[in-house]
Amino acid sequence: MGIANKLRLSSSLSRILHRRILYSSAARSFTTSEGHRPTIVHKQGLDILHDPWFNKGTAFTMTERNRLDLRGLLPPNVMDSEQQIQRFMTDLKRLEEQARDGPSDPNALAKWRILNRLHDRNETMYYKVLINNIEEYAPIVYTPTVGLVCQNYSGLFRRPRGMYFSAEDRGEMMSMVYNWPAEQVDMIVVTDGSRILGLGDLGVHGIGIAVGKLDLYVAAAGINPQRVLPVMIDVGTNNEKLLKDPMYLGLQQHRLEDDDYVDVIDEFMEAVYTRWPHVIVQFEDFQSKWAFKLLQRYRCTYRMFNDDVQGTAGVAIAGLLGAVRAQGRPMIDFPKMKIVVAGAGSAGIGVLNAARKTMARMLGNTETAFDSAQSQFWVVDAQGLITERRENIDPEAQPFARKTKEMERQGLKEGATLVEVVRGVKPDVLLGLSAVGGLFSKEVLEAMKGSTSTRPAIFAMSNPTKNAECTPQDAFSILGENMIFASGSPFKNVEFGSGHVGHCNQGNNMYLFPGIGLGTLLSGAPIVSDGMLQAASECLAAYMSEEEVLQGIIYPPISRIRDITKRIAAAVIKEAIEEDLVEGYREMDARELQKLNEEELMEYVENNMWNPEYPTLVYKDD
Ligand SMILES: NC(=O)C1=CN([C@@H]2O[C@H](COP(=O)(O)OP(=O)(O)OC[C@H]3O[C@@H](n4cnc5c(N)ncnc54)[C@H](O)[C@@H]3O)[C@@H](O)[C@H]2O)C=CC1
Ligand SMILES: CC(=O)C(=O)O
Ligand SMILES: [Mg+2]
Repeated sequence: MGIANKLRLSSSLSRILHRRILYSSAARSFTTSEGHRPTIVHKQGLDILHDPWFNKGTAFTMTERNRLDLRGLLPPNVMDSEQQIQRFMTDLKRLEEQARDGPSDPNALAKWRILNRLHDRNETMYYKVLINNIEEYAPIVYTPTVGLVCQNYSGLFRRPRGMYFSAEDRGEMMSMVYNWPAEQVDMIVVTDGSRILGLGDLGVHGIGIAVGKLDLYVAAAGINPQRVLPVMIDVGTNNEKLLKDPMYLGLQQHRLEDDDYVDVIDEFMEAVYTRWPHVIVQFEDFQSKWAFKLLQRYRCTYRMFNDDVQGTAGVAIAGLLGAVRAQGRPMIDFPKMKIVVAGAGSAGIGVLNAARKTMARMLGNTETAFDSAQSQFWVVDAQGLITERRENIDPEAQPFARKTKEMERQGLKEGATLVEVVRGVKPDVLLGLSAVGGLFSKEVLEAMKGSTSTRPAIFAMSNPTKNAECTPQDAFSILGENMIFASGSPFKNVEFGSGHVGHCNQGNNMYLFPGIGLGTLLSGAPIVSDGMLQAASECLAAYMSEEEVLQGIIYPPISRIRDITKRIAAAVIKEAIEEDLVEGYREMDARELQKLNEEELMEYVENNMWNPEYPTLVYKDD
């Protein structure tokens, strides 16, 4: 951290102390827009935003935000009431369009609004509805509908949820974190909005993805909803449409770059870890160029992980091992799989690194094992097949660049198209993390018919639905019912008649991140190690029975997400114990934790999962 930043932080700290002394009274005064008469407000922070009489939403001025402890609780763009009404009316009128252009369920956004209103009114009831109907409502609070929500966020924004830190808040964050009402926060999901699902840069509106991920933390992992915090770091946007949109809620400037960007993220990390030293921070939907750099920067100092790089990798590995078992082969045959990956961004590279590591481990972790593992992958990005001839190659993709000579033997060259690569390689698996809907065209799927596998697998993992590389209908109709299929967003199974079903698995990091977070929290580990991530992935891979995988079911149905999450959390804790990383959680200290057997460990996890039951607020004293 630069000296200037340190100075800003210390001035911000003295401001906190100053504020606690000066403003200890709950009542404070500010001037109303009509009449300039001072109004006494007996509330501050979220209480004002939740009070319909005092609330002005995005129209609170910066002075009001500062004086009323509102800073960070609203998106940064201050609007006037005319703009607010315009935003509201546009949203009202947009309803009809959304019914036409939305995801396959035309009522998805209407359902999201109803659920969101319940979330605002009664959190316990909201999570009870979500948990009891997770199959039906995960696609509403999470992918695909959450993508549509982020795209329409300026209209949907009502009551703020979570915190907003912006480039304008440099030097202020250490004091702003105290505007959040919860004394304890266990889990933060943070985004900078630069790559929301496959929808690109949505700027401040990307907060929706952090909210959606945390809904799953509560529903699947039983993290207490009072202790979760969605965060948006608004460093600007490079989305030209948003930069010109008068209704955009974020900073209307281009994204900060280089040290300016890193300084903001550093300041945010220092602020949240100062107030909540045990919090776990999940980085979500950062564009690739920052996803890897920030992961390297923080992973050895903070309890954090990147869901798109590490969570996705674990889920993909579990699915790939399932695809091996579905062929009636043992998992140890994984290093023989030929895998073509379309997409070399944060998700694609994350999967490639983890798959190579898993293969190398299975082959004995020698140098030859590593080389042999490396040769099982062919990577195609927007410019085609990546080979050593590629100019200005991304350093993260460099290790997967194929040798020219080898490729010549397969009739392939630098920049070869996906269909050429599939024809030349005849892979066992075609895995898409490209964010390009329909990339696995009829031609590509036809080429997959040449696969040397007895059960070829298609992983169309991009989100939301319209960005999926292909639909299960397309894949099964071309490759037949024997094929294995997984997609990032949910699709319905394909019926072939006479009781035959093409199973559509949901290959989404939602099967891992809640368990990784819960396991880390309950172990007290100060970092999220590679071993803990690997344990999570192996637990997911082993969850499906032999009978299920032979039917092509390689991931659990979402109705079992709470059970699988509990097991993953236990596996993560067990690994943390083996690596001597545990520091304990609440009354369970490290030594006690180390003594638990498998059954007791599961019980410990289960007992620490929040359930949506009304607490007793008043005891009868007669
Ligand atoms: N199912 C899951 O659990 C997850 C899915 N994803 C999805 O993965 C997608 C990609 O995410 P990131 O890697 O972060 O994005 P990114 O933007 O960093 O990477 C996209 C990659 O796709 C490549 N690409 C673009 N057009 C292509 C084409 N025509 N053919 C082949 N490659 C092409 C780009 O060159 C780039 O390498 C998104 O849609 C996201 O929703 C991401 C994380 C988890
Ligand atoms: C699922 C997820 O994290 C993504 O699509 O980015
Ligand atoms: Mg993501």
